[in-house]
Order: sequence, then structure tokens, then C-alpha cells
Amino acid sequence: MDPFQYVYVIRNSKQLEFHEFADKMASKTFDYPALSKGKFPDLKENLHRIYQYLQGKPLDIISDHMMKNLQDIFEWKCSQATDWETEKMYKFCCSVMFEASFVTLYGRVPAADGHKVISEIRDKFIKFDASFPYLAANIPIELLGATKKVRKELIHHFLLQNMTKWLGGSKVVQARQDIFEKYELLGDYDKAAHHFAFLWASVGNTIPATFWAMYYLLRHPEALAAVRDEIDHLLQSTGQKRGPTYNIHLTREQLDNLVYLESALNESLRMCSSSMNIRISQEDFILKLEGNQEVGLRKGDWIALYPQILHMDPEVYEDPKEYKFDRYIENGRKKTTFYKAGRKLKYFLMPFGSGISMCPGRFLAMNEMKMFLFLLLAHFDVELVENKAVRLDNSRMGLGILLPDVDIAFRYKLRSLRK
Ligand code: HEM
Repeated sequence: MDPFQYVYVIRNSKQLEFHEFADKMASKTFDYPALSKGKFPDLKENLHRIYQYLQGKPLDIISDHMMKNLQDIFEWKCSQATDWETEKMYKFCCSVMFEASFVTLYGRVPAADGHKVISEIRDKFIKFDASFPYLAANIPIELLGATKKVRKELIHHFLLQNMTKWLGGSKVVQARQDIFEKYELLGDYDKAAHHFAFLWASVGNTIPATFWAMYYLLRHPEALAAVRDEIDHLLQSTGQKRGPTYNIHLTREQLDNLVYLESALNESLRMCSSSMNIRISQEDFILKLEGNQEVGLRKGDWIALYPQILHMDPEVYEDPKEYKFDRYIENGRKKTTFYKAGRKLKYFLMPFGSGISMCPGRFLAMNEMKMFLFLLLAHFDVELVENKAVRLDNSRMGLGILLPDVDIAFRYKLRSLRK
């Protein structure tokens, strides 16, 4: 519970492991054979190595593809909105982010009804995702209605004979495919189940996080105005025009320099993330903590860090329940110094986990959400049409980004080009 002790847990990654726990939970939830049984030598390490495709130069390439795919989807879905169109916000975020992420990672479904095929996969995904907290809590899938059937259908979409038809997928998915081919003991269904698990990792948190970022912006007109101003300014200074064609390009540097957008996004992540960082002791040992404190751990003992407590700590964040879009800005620059009891914190915002269990997709996730908000606000006037409070649904507490307890209607309309 004490964020000053986090560092002592995180840096002891040899004795305090997380893969065994994650592997047990993921293999059961997504229906692939556990990696840690010695049957698949080095598979875990090989899969980890290719997370390099989500960083550095490859990150720029995949982010560019995501930007293009997001624009295609906005154009296809929204370019007729010359008058107000009303939609439910979660549904909207889910539909845009799911399809853009799917196409970016796995490729385009070339059939004439490609959008339809992806929306069928998405609808099954939503059904499966509703059961996710129960599966993570070890409830047998047989007790969860149609979940087993839906999971099987979803996994079938990722069989090699289907995936080879998809065009222009990402390097990271291709590299995963190549690795799986080297393991004879992995059956076709097992490989497909691994691909499905990766799909879940890539959208399961990004969709609700995008929702919250959009929701809080629309609830706070001063935040919306500041972020939109920053976006318009960037477009103007780079000589890019919004509409009627969707052809905006953003470099990594430009995305990084959108400080108001990033701060607003971080602020919503602070409020909606609830991932628990679990470690399991690999041996009996004494964990040394700050101030000569020690804890005797036995092999198999669990340690859990729960950063949501830190995110909501009034000593770190003044009025923690309030959304302050510029909380992560100081003198016009990114703010990275936060204090508790007068001492500077090493960790102050942890939606993506920590140390060995840190999310490998975090840079892409931030880019994707920024690009979604950028395009939405650049092209459209957007406002809420319902005045109800949306709260966090706590049923997946500890498992990542929380979902909203209800959906809420909003409306959008193409912005006048002269504005
Ligand atoms: C807002 C969006 C996201 C959030 C909040 C998030 C958060 C997390 C967290 C907390 C973990 C660690 C889980 C644990 O401790 O057991 C994790 C793992 C992971 N994430 Fe993300 N994630 C996001 C988006 C993404 C994206 C876009 C991708 C890929 C394109 C991705 C790929 C992964 C993978 C593959 C793992 C497992 C890593 C491993 O094998 O060790 N995530 N994520």
C-alpha cells in the first residue's frame, strides 16, 4: 500500500516472479496450453522478444498504419454527419477502436463485407469480455452460459487458414505466427487461441480507456476547448487541413508534444485504471524494504501492488476524485514530479503495470488513444445529449481498465471548415 516500497518489490524480479501466475490465468481464460510446463521450451522468451515490434522505429510504422486505419473508419462511418448524429458513446468507441486495432494488427478482411465480418467478431468479443472477470476469478467456463461456445467461435477466426486471407497485418502478429510454427506440440487451435489472447490484450483495455478519455473531455468544456485548441494549432502549424478528405499525418514528435491531450488522457487513466500488479515468491527469502524494514517471504507467497490506491491518494493528487485535465502539466510542459509527504515519488501513475509485468503495448496504446481523440475533435463538434452520471463498474477491479456501469448518448456533427 505504501508507494515508496513499490521499488523494492519491482526490482526483486528474480525472486518475485509474475509469469507463472499470468500464464496460469491466461492459458485457462484463452484456452491454450500453459507455457510453463516445459513442453514449449523458450516459447515465453521468444514471444517476449518480439515485443520489440511495439517500440522504436517499428512503433512509428504500426502507429502510422493505425492512424490511416482510424481515418478510413471515421470516413466510412461518420463522413455523412453534416447534421447531428446521435450514438451511444461506449458502443461508438468500441466499434471504431476494435476495427482500427484489428485491421492494424491482423490485417484487412478483403471480402466486400469486410466491415461486417469484423463487426461480427467484435460482437462475439463483447460477449466473451463480459465473462472475462469470472474466468479470471477461476469460475468454470461451463457455468458461464454461452461463453464457451463464443470463445471457441472467436478462436476459430484465428485459425491459419482464415488469418492468411487477411491483408496487410502487422509485423508483431506475423512474428508471433512464425514463432508458433516452430513448436510442433502446439496444435492449430492452440496457435489460434494465442492470437485471440493477443487480440484481447490489445483492445480489452484500450476500448474502455478511450471511452473514459472521451467521456471526461465532453463532461468538462474547459478541457475540451484546451485540447481542441492544441489540435487545431498543430494542424495549422503543420499546414494540414481537416476534411473533406481524411489525410492527416502525425509524427511521433508531434504526438509527444500534444501536452494537453496527453495530460487529459493520463488524468482519465488515473481515474479509471485498476490493475493489480501480482508477484509470487520463488523461494524463501527476506525482502528488504525502506528504512531497514524486512518481510520474511515463503516460496509461493503472493505480493500485490494496487496502484489505484496511489492514484486516489489525496496526499499525492489533490481532490483525487475530481477530473483535472491539466494535472500532468507544469509551466506548459509535461509534469513528472509528484510528491507524498514532501518526498518525490518514483511511481505516480501506473495504468500499464510495472517492472517485469509492464505492458509491452503501452506506447502503441497511448498513440492509438491520442489519435482517436485527435481525429474526433479535429473533424467533429461533439457533445453529450444525456445528463446522467456514468460510474465505474467495479466488477473487474484488479484486472485493468474498469468499464462504465452504463452507456451514455452523445452526438457529433462535421465541423464547419471555416471555424
Ligand atoms: C489502455 C490500454 C492498455 C492498458 C491499460 C494495458 C495494461 C496492461 C497491463 C496492466 C498489463 C500487465 C498485466 C499483468 O500484470 O498481468 C498488460 C500486459 C500486456 N499488454 Fe497491455 N494494456 C493496454 C494496451 C495494450 C495494447 C494496445 C497491446 C498490444 C498491441 C497490449 C499488449 C499487452 C500484452 C501482450 C501483455 C502481456 C505481456 C506479457 O506477456 O508479459 N496492451 N497490459
